[in-house]
Amino acid sequence: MPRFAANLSMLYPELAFLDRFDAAAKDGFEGVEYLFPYDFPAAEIAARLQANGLQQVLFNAPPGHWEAGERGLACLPGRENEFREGIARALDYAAALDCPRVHVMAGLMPSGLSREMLEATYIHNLRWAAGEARKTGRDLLIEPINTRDMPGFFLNRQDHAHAIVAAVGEPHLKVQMDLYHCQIVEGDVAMKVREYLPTGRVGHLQIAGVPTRNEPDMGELYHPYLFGVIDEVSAACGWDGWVGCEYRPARGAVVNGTTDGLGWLRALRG
Ligand SMILES: O=C(O)C(=O)[C@@H](O)CO
Ligand SMILES: [Mg+2]
Repeated sequence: MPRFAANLSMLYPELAFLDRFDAAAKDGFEGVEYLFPYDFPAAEIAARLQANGLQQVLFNAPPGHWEAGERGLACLPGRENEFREGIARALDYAAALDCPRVHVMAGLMPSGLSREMLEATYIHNLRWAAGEARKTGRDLLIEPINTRDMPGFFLNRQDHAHAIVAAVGEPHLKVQMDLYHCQIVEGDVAMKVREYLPTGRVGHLQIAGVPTRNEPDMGELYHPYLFGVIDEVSAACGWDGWVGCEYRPARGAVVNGTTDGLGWLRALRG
């Protein structure tokens, strides 16, 4: 069975953010991920992790003005200084939370700029950022995201993400392979797991039911089969990453809604 991490930005929506750590541990999770820690002192989050015996496995670098609709700065010409400040801040939090990887969002394509210019900016920024991450022994991740959920997002496909990683040429830059986005944009998910996991360039997986982004036992993907493929490929190639449960509980923000929806995980645990 893969190692599953609870995504605390989506799971346990009825609870305050800091109380979600406790809930995830009670449900048997050993790792957590979420979008952003920056509203809280790192020491406060570290205390929640420690009190619950949880590992912080992933969070995101500052994405620009999230409330104003921005979704990352990495491909945006003219925002390089802000991008670098954000990476420095993220790496400080990663050190305090003992988190081995940070997701760096590409950004939305601004009108009037060529793809070539955005790609050059993206590669230049990522090369600098991955070098900073290397100094701290951590990985930075880039994630292809579907444009139905995030219209205009620059990075959408696995092959593009892997080409960017190759162009950057830094071993501390990897791909965050979210099977939910992969199914919506590309399909053929099991074969893509077989293709990309052995490359050593996938730093993290994420899952959700497609198309509603609810529990993985809902929708068009059959996750027990995919978990078997992940286990088989991991055993063959030594991949030892986490699988983030990045879905919105179908029962919504109700007491025990997330826990009640974890039947798929209880079935795996046997
Ligand atoms: O939306 C997703 O999928 C994520 O993994 C978040 O980190 C936002 O990119
Ligand atoms: Mg994701």
